[in-house]
Amino acid sequence: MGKGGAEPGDFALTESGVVPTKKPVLVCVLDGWGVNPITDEWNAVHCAETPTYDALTKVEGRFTTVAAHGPAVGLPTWDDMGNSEVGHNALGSGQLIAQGARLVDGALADKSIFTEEGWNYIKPAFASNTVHLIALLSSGGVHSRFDQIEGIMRGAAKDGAKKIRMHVLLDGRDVPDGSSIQYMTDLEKVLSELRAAGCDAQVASGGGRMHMTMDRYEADWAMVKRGWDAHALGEAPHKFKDPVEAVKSLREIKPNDQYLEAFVIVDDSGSPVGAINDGDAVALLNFRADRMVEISKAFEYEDFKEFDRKRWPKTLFVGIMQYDGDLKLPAKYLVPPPSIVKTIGEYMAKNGLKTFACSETQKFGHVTFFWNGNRSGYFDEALETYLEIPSDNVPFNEAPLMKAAEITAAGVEALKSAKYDQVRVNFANPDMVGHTGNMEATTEACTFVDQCLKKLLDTVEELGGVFLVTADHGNADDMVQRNKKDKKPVTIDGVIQALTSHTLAPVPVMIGGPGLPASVKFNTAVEKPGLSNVTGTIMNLMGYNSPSCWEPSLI
Ligand SMILES: O=C(O)[C@H](O)COP(=O)(O)O
Ligand SMILES: [Mn+2]
Ligand SMILES: [Mn+2]
Repeated sequence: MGKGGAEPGDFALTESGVVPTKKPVLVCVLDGWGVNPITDEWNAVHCAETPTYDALTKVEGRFTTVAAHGPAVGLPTWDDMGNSEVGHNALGSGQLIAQGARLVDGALADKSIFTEEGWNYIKPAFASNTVHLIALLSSGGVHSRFDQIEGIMRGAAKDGAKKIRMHVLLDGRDVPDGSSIQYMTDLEKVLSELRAAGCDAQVASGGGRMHMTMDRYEADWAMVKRGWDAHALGEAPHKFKDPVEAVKSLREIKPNDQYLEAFVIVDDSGSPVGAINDGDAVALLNFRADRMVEISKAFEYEDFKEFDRKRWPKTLFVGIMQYDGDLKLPAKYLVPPPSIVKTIGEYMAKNGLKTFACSETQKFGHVTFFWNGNRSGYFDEALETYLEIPSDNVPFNEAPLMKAAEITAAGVEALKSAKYDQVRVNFANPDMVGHTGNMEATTEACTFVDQCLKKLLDTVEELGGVFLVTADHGNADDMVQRNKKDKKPVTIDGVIQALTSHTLAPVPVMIGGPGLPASVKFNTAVEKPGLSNVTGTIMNLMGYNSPSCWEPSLI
């Protein structure tokens, strides 16, 4: 890989003379829409009615697929599925960037994590205060990884931490539902080893990742409050003495890891074992940014109005990464985040080109924050219009159309306004509904997104514009867990096991529109294309040569 963030410097763009400038360019991301080689009754993209998409895939020389997982998006191995953060970072930057998962792996391998500034900052709490570690308990590799969490727990104990408290979010979204029991059992095993070695290490609080703590883009601050109450205050509706017992019992109330209710672990006298106090160290161990920003603000900001914290302990607070480069949040971190510079958003702003970006809350930051290299601000507010359509806070299998109609209407209006050089939208449905594991609802989601796509493409047609349609990773394209050998669905007691996670499938890239000269086709010579090859393609569609610091364009 080797390529980090590009050298900052000259942002000059030159016109290519092949595709005209100054015409509307639509960039549409179908979130979680993979091109899966398995096209059976569990592929919701395949089962949906998608006449618009189908027609695009048949246009000679203007349909291709690119890799959206593993090293193609800066992740450690080809077994790592892609995700929205790394996918949109790649789409927005055109570069192969070693991502959080990889950077933490490196810092653990050479042990530099235990000698750098962030670790030294929390170390004073080790001897006589408590070290609190908050993490998604998962090996999904999207937000966190169990082996990294374990490495940091062991590193703290080795460095003299007397008391460690784990505050864990149960997954069932990036890993199979029901796996929370095994993860908690595995965690308990490590903790009991640490206890045997003299460190008072215990689970203190927990609950489902979609129930508490891990909200994103301010969709539902009440989620973060539930996390705060359990992790920081030691207050939760459920109290247990044993964490494995906690997960088992809570699954009886709601058999869905993602939505398990909040619990705290209490001692024999009924007091929580891990409320957070002044002088304690607190480290967030999720490397991915979007779902860590809000809880970071709750710990870090003295002036905080989103909910009543009741008590704000003065802690030594760090993230495993810095999550927001504009806000510099958190101020202290264990591993330096990837440096993502020279994004297409910055190029456009420096050249006076105007952007309209829109999605609903759940994906709003994907086409802004992630797209711009994990920056919550603007490059030039006068040139960038960002529109967020509020998402409903409902289980998306019950409302699979989500806000796709509203996003479409906003996209159509932006295109027709003739104010923008690029109109960028993200449809959340295939991904968000795909994560529920509900095949029927996900199929409906894909069918509806196809209808929305048609409206956008009709507008591009009417205006003589150009379009590029792609996706950030797979999800809806496989809704069932499969046996490795024969790829048949996994069944337990005769019940087919749903797949709630992303897939390893490549994603489509489709270009067209009346503004695109007939000669423009995909260049089949580009080797092993991935999502970062799409950025230069977009720049070409806008009429400019692609900057040399980006991966080659696909055309
Ligand atoms: O955070 C989530 O919802 C999932 O872990 C990953 O989904 P996303 O990468 O599509 O947001
Ligand atoms: Mn996504
Ligand atoms: Mn997803």
